[in-house]
Amino acid sequence: MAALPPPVAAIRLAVRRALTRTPEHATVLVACSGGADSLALAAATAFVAPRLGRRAGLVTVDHGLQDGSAGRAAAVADWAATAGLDPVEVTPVLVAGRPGGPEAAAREARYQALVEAAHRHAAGTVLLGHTRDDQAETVLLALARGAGPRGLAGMPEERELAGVTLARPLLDVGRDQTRKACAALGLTPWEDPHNVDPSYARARVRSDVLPVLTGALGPGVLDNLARTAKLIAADTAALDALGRSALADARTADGGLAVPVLRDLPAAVRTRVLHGWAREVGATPAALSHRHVAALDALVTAWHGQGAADLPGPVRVTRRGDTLTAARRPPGRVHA
Ligand SMILES: Nc1ncnc2c1ncn2[C@@H]1O[C@H](COP(=O)(O)OP(=O)(O)OP(=O)(O)O)[C@@H](O)[C@H]1O
Repeated sequence: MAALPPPVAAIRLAVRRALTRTPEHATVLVACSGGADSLALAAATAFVAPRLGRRAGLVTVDHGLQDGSAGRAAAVADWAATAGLDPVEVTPVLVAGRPGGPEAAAREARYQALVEAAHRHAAGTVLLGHTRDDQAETVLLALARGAGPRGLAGMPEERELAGVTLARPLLDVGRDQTRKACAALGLTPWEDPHNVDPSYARARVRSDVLPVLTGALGPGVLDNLARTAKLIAADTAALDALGRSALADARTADGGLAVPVLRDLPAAVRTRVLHGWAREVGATPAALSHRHVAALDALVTAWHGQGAADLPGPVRVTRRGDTLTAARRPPGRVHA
């Protein structure tokens, strides 16, 4: 018997690890664009899932943004059925009319469609094909825009969306491996034109930045960036847990915050408490910036009788004695 090509073995192992975290007899769906990453993921899942007693299907989303997208989706679905995946679904989505740029709108439509497909098929988990290279790109982009630790933590291995677990089994697998695995299995991946379109920052990082970095610093850079994300993710999760427990300690009976509990906390924990509480009292999460949290923090650590801190929502936070209290802000005032 011919030896299993190492990239195929590595991807199957990564999928096996992810599937063993799902309940026995569970249904999982692979989100597959037909690109090398998710095609290699789907092929590995088709092989591993039945051997672990899991049922594996595939969903391919047709964004309708490029000529031939319906044909691409149909070809992926045809292949999936021959690979033994079941159920197999092509899901068309409407991207136009959603908020944000075209990339963000397509992503939002895609995740919504994936979650709805999971609900339809009683699948608790959707597998995504993001690789170590995608993670390295994410970390670099986050670093460049000053995203802070939450951005530098990169994409999580697992996250929950509307009751569905989105899992990324290939975060430790290189993109070169998924291409090699497809070639070894005789699969021809679809080449997404967006991946090489220089109007996308991620495509420029992929084509211009990473080759320079690996050329100058060695091929280990990709692993190191992805490992950095993992380390920061673990630290961030620990600080988030401390923040949640400190918030529970600091919350007063009437929903305010007790300043004496906050004062001596490390800044990284205190700002998390303030951020979490601000959301609880109605501040709009997407508009809540580090400036707003800094204004709340000043009410605790740089108190000199200053006025209220205004948050998007609109919410006004006032310090009375040793307590922070929140109220709906009177309409008609523009906040700083
Ligand atoms: N049209 C789609 N239908 C279903 N899943 C998709 C689709 N597009 C992307 N995905 C999922 O999201 C993951 C990330 O996609 P993205 O386009 O950001 O990265 P990529 O590196 O180009 O991935 P791929 O090589 O698999 O297309 C994919 O691996 C796949 O799991």
